Amino acid sequence: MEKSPFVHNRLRWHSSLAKLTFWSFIFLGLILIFFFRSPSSNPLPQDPSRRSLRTYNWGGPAWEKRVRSSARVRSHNDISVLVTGAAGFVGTHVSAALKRRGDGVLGLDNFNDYYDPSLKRARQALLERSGVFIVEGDINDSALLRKLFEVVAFTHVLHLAAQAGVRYAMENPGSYVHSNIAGLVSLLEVCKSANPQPAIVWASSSSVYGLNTKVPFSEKDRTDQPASLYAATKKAGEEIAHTYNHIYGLSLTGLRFFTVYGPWGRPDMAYFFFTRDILKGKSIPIFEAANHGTVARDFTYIDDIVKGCLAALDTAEKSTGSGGKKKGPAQLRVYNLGNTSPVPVSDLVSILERLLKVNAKRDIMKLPRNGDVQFTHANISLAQRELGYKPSTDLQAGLKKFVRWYLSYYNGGKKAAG
Ligand SMILES: O=C(O)[C@H]1O[C@H](OP(=O)(O)OP(=O)(O)OC[C@H]2O[C@@H](n3ccc(=O)[nH]c3=O)[C@H](O)[C@@H]2O)[C@H](O)[C@@H](O)[C@@H]1O
Repeated sequence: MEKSPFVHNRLRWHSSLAKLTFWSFIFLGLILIFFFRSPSSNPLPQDPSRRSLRTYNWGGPAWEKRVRSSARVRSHNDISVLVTGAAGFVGTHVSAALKRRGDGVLGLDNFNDYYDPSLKRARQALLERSGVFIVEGDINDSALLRKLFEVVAFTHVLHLAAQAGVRYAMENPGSYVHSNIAGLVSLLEVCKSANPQPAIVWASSSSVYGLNTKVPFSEKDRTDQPASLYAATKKAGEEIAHTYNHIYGLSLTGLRFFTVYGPWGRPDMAYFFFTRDILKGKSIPIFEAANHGTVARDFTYIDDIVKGCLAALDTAEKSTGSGGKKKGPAQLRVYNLGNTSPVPVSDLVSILERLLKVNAKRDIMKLPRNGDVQFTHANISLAQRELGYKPSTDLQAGLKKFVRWYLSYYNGGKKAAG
């Protein structure tokens, strides 16, 4: 029997509808897959590599007034310092010390969330009470930096803003390049064009000694075998400092800090999270080198580091350039700021156990190959000679002060540490 044209058309229509529905589903599916997988559809505001995209509010007469007042010199020292990373551990302590002796101090910090930002806010509140204003902004923001130099003729910059931590570099390498290289260059560019040019003291790191085996580490030793990207960016910073000193006559002093610890410290550092986890009854990973080799650090107490920073600022000579042009050779220095007595990490844990009156659950594991070095040990004779640097706090005494602060800050362990 022959099908009527109507039946034929209806069949054709049905099959086209089925095809259309089929392809619509496929298309819709593809759109959904694209939507959920595309990074741009999910901007991940918590992703640290995107932290730089944050915008900050600055400027205006009230803001400028606060900047000026914070940077006003109140001593005969005639020093006015821009402290980058002022809400950080070392930045807070040095800013407070500078303010105490009457120097002008202005802070700058981007308050990123590498570790609990509420700790940075608490440090900010502390500085605020002593008259130090922290401008919120990133060192990569050249317009902001230029504005700050327009408002205040800083005599010095203490550059401490950085992406710290040796192990985190495997997780977020971009943040190290962003802060420790691009940020440093952005800052030096503005400093070189400032009139007058400031003298710059900045934080390098003991990690530049990398895989060196000769101890103690001296400033004369090689620094060309870094064990982490963090160390490599600090080493790059030292070379960048050389370039800006050579071309533009900027006075530059790099300070190689050795595992700084103390009250208001960084929660990503071992002594800090060991304390938190011992109190919580959680096990703590203690690294050990091959063949049960000891892992040790030249732990340096914050007050000693503060003295070293002040001495570096006080002995820094003026930059020689102006208007972006070099007028003559300028000072270029590098110093170790350590404690000169390395302590095994297992001894650090024993001290904490005694201070906290809690036994640690020790989880001994192999030293990871993600940036850690087996030991550090500073030769500080150069800093001793030229800065009068003389560390005076041993690990036992320093940890005692840290633990006292920790227990009061975290309310006897009731408030959770980040
Ligand atoms: O001196 C420096 O230049 C560096 O000091 C520290 O780096 P690090 O010495 O590795 O400090 P921690 O991460 O606190 O580690 C201290 C010691 O504990 C050990 N550790 C760390 C973490 C862990 O889970 N277990 C453990 O045994 C490490 O191997 C190291 O020997 C800082 O984190 C860096 O920002 C700084 O630049």
